Amino acid sequence: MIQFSGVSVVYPGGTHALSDIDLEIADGQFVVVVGLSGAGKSTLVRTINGLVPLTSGSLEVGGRRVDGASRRQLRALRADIGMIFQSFNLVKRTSVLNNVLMGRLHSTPTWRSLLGLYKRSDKELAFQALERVEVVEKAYVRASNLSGGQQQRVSIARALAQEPQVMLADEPVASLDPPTANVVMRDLQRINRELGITTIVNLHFLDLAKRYGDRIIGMREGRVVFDGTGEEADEKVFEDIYGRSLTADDVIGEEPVEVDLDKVLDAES
Ligand SMILES: Nc1ncnc2c1ncn2[C@@H]1O[C@H](COP(=O)(O)OP(=O)(O)OP(=O)(O)O)[C@@H](O)[C@H]1O
Repeated sequence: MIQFSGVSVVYPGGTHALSDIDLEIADGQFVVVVGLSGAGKSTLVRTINGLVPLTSGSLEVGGRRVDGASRRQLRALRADIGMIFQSFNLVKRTSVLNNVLMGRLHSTPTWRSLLGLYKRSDKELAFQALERVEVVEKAYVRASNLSGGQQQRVSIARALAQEPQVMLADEPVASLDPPTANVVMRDLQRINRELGITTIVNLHFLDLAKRYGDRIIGMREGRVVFDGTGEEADEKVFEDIYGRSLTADDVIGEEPVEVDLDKVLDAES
């Protein structure tokens, strides 16, 4: 379980990014966080792995306290939390496999990783992760030669190779076209269902949030202003969260068609 109790974050310079957040996220939940730019979504997600320190309040992840954790404790916590970014954050000039193996770095001595001497069991884990997101045939391709959708799937595989308990995704589909965005969201949903990894995703697009989130958390000016199911989150709720009428920019506008994965990924590359 992830538990926020009275969490506030004030950045140097005085911006109140989070104000007195109380939240409980049960193990295995798929949570989507929505809100206008600047509402505090990224800050909320980044407190969970200690990337952003709390100004006040307390935060526990799987019974471990994040605030006040030592560097060593934070390293151990981060080993159990996978993270996916909008810009994929792959090392472009090396192979897909090497990128995924980086998910094993936390349990690999530096000298071994520098020499590329990963254990056989780590390589097996990396291949399993690539299989799970259906890009295993790209294992020896340079990451720079993949399409955006494929790169995001590799970054999901890298996170999976960590064998995480929690998966954080900060705007994971913001750089992808609508069909590919659906493919990636569906991957995240499938992984959440199959492996029971607690998943927290920041999303800009409200239709995607409704389609994939078991639970939607709406943020406005650093506070939680909605917490409910996708069904409960209707247009009126979203207008409350956004404080304005919805526009075409707020939806990705693509119905969840039965996508032929290979075609989409090929067309993109
Ligand atoms: N490192 C930082 N230093 C100072 N202020 C910051 C920092 N990071 C974020 N902020 C500010 O904190 C507030 C919340 O930002 P945050 O990135 O969490 O919002 P967001 O909802 O994720 O928005 P976006 O989708 O644009 O990233 C904003 O006003 C932002 O400008």
